[in-house]
Amino acid sequence: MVTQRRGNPKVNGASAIEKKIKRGNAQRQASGWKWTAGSLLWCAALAVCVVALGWWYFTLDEDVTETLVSRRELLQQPKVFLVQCSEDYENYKRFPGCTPQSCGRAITDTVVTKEEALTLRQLAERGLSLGGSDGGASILDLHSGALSMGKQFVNIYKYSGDKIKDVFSKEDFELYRDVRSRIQRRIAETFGVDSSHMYLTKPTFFSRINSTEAKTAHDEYWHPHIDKVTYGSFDYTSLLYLSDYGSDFGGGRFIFMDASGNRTVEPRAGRVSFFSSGSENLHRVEKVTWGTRYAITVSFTCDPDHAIDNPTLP
Ligand SMILES: O=C(O)CCC(=O)C(=O)O
Ligand SMILES: [Fe+2]
Repeated sequence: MVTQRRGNPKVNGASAIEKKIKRGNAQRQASGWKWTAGSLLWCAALAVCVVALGWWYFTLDEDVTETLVSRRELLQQPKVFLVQCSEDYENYKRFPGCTPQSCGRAITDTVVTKEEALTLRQLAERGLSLGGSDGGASILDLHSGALSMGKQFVNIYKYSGDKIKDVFSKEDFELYRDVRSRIQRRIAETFGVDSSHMYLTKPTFFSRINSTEAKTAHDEYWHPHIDKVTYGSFDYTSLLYLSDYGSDFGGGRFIFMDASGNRTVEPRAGRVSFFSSGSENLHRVEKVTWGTRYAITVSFTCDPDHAIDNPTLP
């Protein structure tokens, strides 16, 4: 009697069905791996998209609509943007050949070299190291000698006495004067005025800004303002940057706040940005988020009564 075997019939030691099952399992496993590799790729792509979207959203600055000049760009030619003059100048005595008839803003990288800017930065570092505000913004005014100290100002020339000669040299002051007259000539050329009818006016100062929390109103450099309203005598404002946005500091971009949107200048050592000082050039500085930003504000007036001399070593 042939006994009916239970289980799978074996062919040469392994049943055909077992072989099929094994083959099926192997195929399923292989396609499982394929599926897993495919989905991993999709997941990775999705993750990259989510991260990129997050980064874009995180860096999206609603305030900035246009970058007039970025830090990476080295301008071979000045960039000039003319805007209509405001009526601010009507409230002041007019000085033919100087009072702005043509208004706007311009940025140039060819008036001051990077080396000169770095020499001026060292001068600022030495001077400011003698004092410094408790908050994030310190100034040094070579004309009046005003130096931020804690929550107020001291006169660096009185405060340091004879030691001032170890801090500043005759050459430092010569460089400052030379740079100031080059900037003055470039402003005159750009706005079609007579350089000899423009005068240096106060305040003209070095600034050092970091991300330390403000302690007094003097530290609050970020408020929107109009130089002619804030300082009165200003007709043309120039800013010479002594450090680089993005590598020396973060934040701290200069923003023209136009009715049609904000326009930004990214500081770069040696870059000069200048503009007519009326309300056609409402502006502010972004808060510095890290690092240290050095700049010089060099201001000009058309009114000889508000003229100041070049600074000299006492
Ligand atoms: O440092 C800057 O970029 C601007 C400073 C400024 O607005 C000013 O000194 O009036
Ligand atoms: Fe200003």
